[in-house]
Amino acid sequence: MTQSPLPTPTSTPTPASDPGTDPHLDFAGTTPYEDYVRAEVLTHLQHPLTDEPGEMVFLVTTQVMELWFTVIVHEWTTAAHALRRDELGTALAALERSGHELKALNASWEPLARLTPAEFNAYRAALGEGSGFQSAMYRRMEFLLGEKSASMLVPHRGAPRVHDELAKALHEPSLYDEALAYLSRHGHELPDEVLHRDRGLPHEPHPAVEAAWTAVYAGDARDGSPDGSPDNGLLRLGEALTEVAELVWRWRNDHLVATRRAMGAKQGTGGSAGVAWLEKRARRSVFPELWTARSHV
Ligand code: HEM
Ligand SMILES: N[C@@H](CC(=O)c1ccccc1NC=O)C(=O)O
Repeated sequence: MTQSPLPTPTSTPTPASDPGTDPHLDFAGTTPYEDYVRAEVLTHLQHPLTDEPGEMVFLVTTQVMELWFTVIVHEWTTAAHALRRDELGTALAALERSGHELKALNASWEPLARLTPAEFNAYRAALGEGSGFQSAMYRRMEFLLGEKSASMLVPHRGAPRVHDELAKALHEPSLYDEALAYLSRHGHELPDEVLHRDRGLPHEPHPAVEAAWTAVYAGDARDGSPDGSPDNGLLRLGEALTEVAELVWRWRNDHLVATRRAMGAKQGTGGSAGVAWLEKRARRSVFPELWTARSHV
């Protein structure tokens, strides 16, 4: 069989592109896509510590989760500011978006959820004392949930920008603080110790908050909506926050189970007891009165 001669460049001129239907190919500098997405930066931030083929997905999953944490912090901050301005629609839209984002975040456990101890051990030692415990953006999420803790700033003392952002977030009202202030401005009286609490301390469950949510869930609308109607704004706020709480709990639980599979009861690289410590953390209730109120409706 005779080989057909390779076409010379001149024998196959590039067909003229039709400017009306074909994508643009010529850009003076970087593409507008790159200018917006910064994909070149993003895809050159992966620096595995070993040659183990399985380390890349561990690193990238962690980076992907950091990006989702960043988006979720943005949504909850938007929601908190909107509540403060009495713009419930804007707050609900941001909270509902965050629900979809939390589901995408939780789905990203999939590649790590079934690591065996031997697979994880292949690169675990290279992680040294590194641990997700040191994630500043995760702490921002917890602070917005009302889970404040000044000691969580300590690991970031060596990184002034991160430390300052976290210190600011520690003393700002949380998303839950703003939701409770909104409740109090819309017919549900709450005491000063709830509304003017020390923002740097964690939110503690309070019977007056439970009573307020109980009234909301009983359909006892006092914010101008028709009694008990399903479009009661406060009920929608309660349900949007409950969805967030459940999905955060699911993230913690998926993390716990992945950890149990990958390393059993070994001590964590962050210095904690590992699984036993994560179990305790996963038992914490997010927006506690939104759960306990349900027993009284
Ligand atoms: C199989 C993979 C993983 C294992 C075995 C694991 C293990 C652990 C352990 C043992 C801790 C407790 C602290 C310590 O002593 O280190 C911890 C904390 C933590 N990890 Fe992971 N982790 C894994 C994946 C991830 C990923 C992908 C993220 C995403 C960023 C992450 C984020 C966190 C966070 C935020 C904490 C602190 C939790 C808290 O303060 O309550 N982990 N992890
Ligand atoms: N804490 C894990 C290590 C780990 O998972 C990790 C290490 C560095 C950066 C992120 C991590 N993810 C969660 O802790 C361990 O004890 O093996």
